[in-house]
Amino acid sequence: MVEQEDVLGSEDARISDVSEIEPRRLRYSEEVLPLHWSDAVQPGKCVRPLKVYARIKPALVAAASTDGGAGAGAGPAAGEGPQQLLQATATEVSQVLRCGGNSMAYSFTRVFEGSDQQELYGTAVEPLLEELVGLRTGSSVFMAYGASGTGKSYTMQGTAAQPGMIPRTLSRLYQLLEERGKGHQVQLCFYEVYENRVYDLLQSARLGKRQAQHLPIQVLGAHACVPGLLRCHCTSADAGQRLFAAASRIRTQSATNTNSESSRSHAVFTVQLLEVEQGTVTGRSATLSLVDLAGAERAGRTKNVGSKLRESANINTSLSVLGRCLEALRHNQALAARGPGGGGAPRVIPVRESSLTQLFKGVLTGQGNLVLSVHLSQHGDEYDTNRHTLRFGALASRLQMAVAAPAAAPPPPPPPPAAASIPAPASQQQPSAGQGRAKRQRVQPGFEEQPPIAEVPEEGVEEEAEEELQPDSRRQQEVEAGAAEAVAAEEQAALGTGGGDVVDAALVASLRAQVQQLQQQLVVAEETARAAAVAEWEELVASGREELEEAQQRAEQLEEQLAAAGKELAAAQREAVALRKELAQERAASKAREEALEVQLAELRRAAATGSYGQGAAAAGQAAEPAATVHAEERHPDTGRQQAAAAAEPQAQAAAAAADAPAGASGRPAGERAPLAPLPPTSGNKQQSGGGASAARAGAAGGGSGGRPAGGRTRNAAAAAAAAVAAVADAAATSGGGALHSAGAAGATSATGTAGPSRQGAGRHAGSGKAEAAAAGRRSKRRRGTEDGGEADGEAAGKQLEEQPVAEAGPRAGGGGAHGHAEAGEEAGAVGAGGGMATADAGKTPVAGRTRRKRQAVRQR
Ligand SMILES: Nc1ncnc2c1ncn2[C@@H]1O[C@H](COP(=O)(O)OP(=O)(O)OP(=O)(O)O)[C@@H](O)[C@H]1O
Repeated sequence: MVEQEDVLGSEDARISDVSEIEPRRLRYSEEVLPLHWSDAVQPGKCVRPLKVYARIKPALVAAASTDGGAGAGAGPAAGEGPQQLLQATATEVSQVLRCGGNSMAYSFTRVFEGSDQQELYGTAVEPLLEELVGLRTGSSVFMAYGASGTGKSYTMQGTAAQPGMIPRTLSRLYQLLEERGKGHQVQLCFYEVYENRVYDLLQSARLGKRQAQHLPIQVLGAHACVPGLLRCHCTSADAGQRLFAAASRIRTQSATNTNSESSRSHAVFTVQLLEVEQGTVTGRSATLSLVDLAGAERAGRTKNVGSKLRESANINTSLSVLGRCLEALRHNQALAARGPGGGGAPRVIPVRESSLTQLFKGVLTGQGNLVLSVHLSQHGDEYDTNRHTLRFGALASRLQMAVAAPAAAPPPPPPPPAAASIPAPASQQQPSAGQGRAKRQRVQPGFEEQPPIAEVPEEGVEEEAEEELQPDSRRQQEVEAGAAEAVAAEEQAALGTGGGDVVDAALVASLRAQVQQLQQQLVVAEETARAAAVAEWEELVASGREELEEAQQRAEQLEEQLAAAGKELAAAQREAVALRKELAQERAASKAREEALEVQLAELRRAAATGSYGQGAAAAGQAAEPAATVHAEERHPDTGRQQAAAAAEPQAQAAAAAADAPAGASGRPAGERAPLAPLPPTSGNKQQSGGGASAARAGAAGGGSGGRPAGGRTRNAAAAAAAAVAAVADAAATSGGGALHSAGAAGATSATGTAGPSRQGAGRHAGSGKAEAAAAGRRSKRRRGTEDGGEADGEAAGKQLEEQPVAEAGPRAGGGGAHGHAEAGEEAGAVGAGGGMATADAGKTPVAGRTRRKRQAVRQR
């Protein structure tokens, strides 16, 4: 609620001291100067975008002001804090959408929050005032638009502590005029558009009560005039402030559910500046109109009934026409921008559909300077109205305005013949001489009656005026004349029905009064019903539009999500196809491996059965190669195969040669250590896989070259065969590291001398090498499930190794014998087998753990 007491002071609404406010008896040439005119006819127009400012009423004020309204419950629920429905940056307002999650952003020339008025005034209004004073723009209009209770009146009128745009304009106007130092006259007008009719607030302030008679609007081409409107010649800011304050009290206001002092009309305060040279008005003038629009209301929310509902319907209708005017203007401007052949026809801008738009025909057709401030609220109930206001602002900000400096007015026309005067309709006629006298008696001192506009000669204006104004007035006159005739006929009939009988005049009068009363009630009921229907319809349309827009946004979001999901699905399908392919390959490889292993196993069994251990070992070595290679390839397709093959090749050859050769054929004496196989690279599992295969073969080679009994059927060879079988199985079932581990262990069973070169710690590792060799033999035995000589030899080899390396490695390592037996055996085996890179930890890694589990699984199978 605007604190009017503060603004207006404690004075009565009637203006008591009007010494400085001189109502002007204007000359004709001045009278025809339009109040709101168009710059369309002016040369040298400049086109600029329409500026739209947004102002957000603070959340706490929003809650408090609605709580104070007549209808309780409009504010937030108990315990509920103020909600931040709108987020603002310097030039953008985002509204969090009700449908959840997202928000819509709208751009403005500038966004203001809080209660400070100077910032908005300095940014939005003062530039317009400067243009007025410099007579640079013929017509400027600053309009405050927004839902009821969002702070339009606060902005335009303000409080004592925070004066609004109008008081600030008045204060600054006279300063600027003084600075300019040229001759001028300032005329002020203040009127309201209530229920689509114009009422003069200055005249009402002068009379001390709301003027009953409304004024006509004359549209002359692109200009709008309000004949009969009081223009006060005002010479100081103080006088202007008093005038404004007194007239503001007269403005129609009442409490509603949304605002305890809601304006029920659009208020227009106009400053007109006339250029004066050598004491004469030149005819050049400019106007600045500051408009406080009534707030749009939702009937469902305000719960208005009766006259308030009618007021509300009128407000909404005029605002909706205003919106449609801007829409049509936008359409026409877009069409013009596309150029000839752009498609579509220009729309008629529906300015005639309401008084408000008629008054501002100039700016609503894009001629003149229109600036808007749109008002929003953080109150929880304002979602829909905020949405509507934001969309209105967004539409307006896409418009262009053609602005020009005012030109000299045309020379005054000669006085017209008496017959040319326009008869005013009965409802708008000026008071008769008698009435005028009676009225003049009530007029405040200092005011003079305006000459009735109908008496003002207006050549060249008549046709326009007839066209623009008269149809309605004439119809009204006709209706009134018809009604008078009907009453006369009725009276005549009443008098006649008695056939000369005496008529009870009192009865007739009372009946007539009843009829009139009923007619009035009927009219009121009709208007109320129409207003209610219109309000309901408009509300439905507005909410339907907004719901549609929200649904469209939601649909867009869902479409985006759908597209993203489609992409993900396609990627997943591609991946599934690739995986299926890989699986098929893996199955095929695994089958081939199994088959190869079966063959090798059969060969080994055959060899074991026939006693050709050397060959069996060689075969095992060969068997290990593809298995290990395949394994490495599966795990590391790029490098595993090559490395495994490279590592396996010489070892396999050596194994085959050794197995076939008789003891000592290697050229070394019995008991001499076989040379270590070259060490394969040691940088990861893939090398280890290759190393595992090598180890298996080296194990076989070691078995063959151990230099034991001639004929190649040594116990070591048998052990090597058994270990090779184990290695084959391991290579097939385990990872590269595991293959190394087991194959290395197999190597340890035969390469008795290999523990030696491991230098330090070899002695202590050798023992465990032996143990592992024995274990490999046992594993081999278990796997094959046979009791052939090879197994026995394997165990025997293990036992033999338990004795041998200590003797061989002990002297080098300086003893250490059984120390570190269990774990180091693996290392010794690995080193001895030529895997080379294995460390004592190799068998302890998580890979080895997995390997063991896998082995167990293989065994179970
Ligand atoms: N920016 C603001 N800072 C502080 N108070 C505000 C602000 N805006 C509005 N108010 C307060 O909110 C209440 C309603 O504001 P106001 O009467 O100006 O709304 P309105 O838009 O003119 O409503 P209506 O269209 O119904 O006339 C008033 O008490 C006013 O003082």
